[in-house]
Amino acid sequence: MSTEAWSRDEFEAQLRARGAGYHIHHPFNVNMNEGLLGPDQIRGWVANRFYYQVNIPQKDGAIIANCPDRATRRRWVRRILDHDGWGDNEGGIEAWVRLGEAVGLTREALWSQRHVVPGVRFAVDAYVNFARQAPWQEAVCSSLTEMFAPKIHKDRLANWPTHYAWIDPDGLQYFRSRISLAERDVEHGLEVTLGHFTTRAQQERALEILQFKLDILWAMLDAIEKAYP
Ligand SMILES: O=C(O)c1cc(C(=O)O)c2c(n1)C(=O)C(=O)c1cc(C(=O)O)[nH]c1-2
Repeated sequence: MSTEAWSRDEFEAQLRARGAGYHIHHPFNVNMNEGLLGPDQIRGWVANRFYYQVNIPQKDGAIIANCPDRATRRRWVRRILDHDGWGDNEGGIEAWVRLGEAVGLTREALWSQRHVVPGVRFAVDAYVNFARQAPWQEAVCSSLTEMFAPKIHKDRLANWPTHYAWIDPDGLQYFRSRISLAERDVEHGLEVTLGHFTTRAQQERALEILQFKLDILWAMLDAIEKAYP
């Protein structure tokens, strides 16, 4: 195997190629996208994914806590505000609660986390723990699954209104809001990753980290699929 470092472009292409393992291809997501899920399955997914949503700001707070670079922190902190909101902006977590209400879950049912299954809890906790313990550049790299997220949000916006007419389309605002935010996040995440992982061994390490995060998302859907057959 060659030990020569990939060029920046080739390294980025290698990272993007890992999209083949994104949870967009998981059977549960494929079924969701094709309109094959029943209300209980959609509700189960929304209630379980809420655990991911509420943990993202803590994950991003952990990255900031480990990062001595002020310029990076100034940009990274926006991610916390995106989800928690600020001032009159309610933020992404509240938008997810509105999605929950649109599919027939109560605010209380979401916040109680009583529907969160063990596999989802373990997977999300593994992500937060990684961000707490790894060098901050590695934790940044693990967020790069967001490279593949705009397409998954766009698919939902395109397909849910026809397949799931029982869901109020106003509830889909979370997905709409994430498209541009994910693109902005990825620009920064790639800047850090392409600049930090420069030797071939480091670049291979970055691919392993991205795979670890892909596996977290995949494992979440495995657990959800099993809980809501
Ligand atoms: O709906 C999805 O499939 C999906 C996937 C991901 C992702 O790829 O990690 C994120 C999101 N949504 C999302 O909404 C979000 O805010 C987000 C933040 C992050 C991250 O790792 O920091 N990933 C994701």
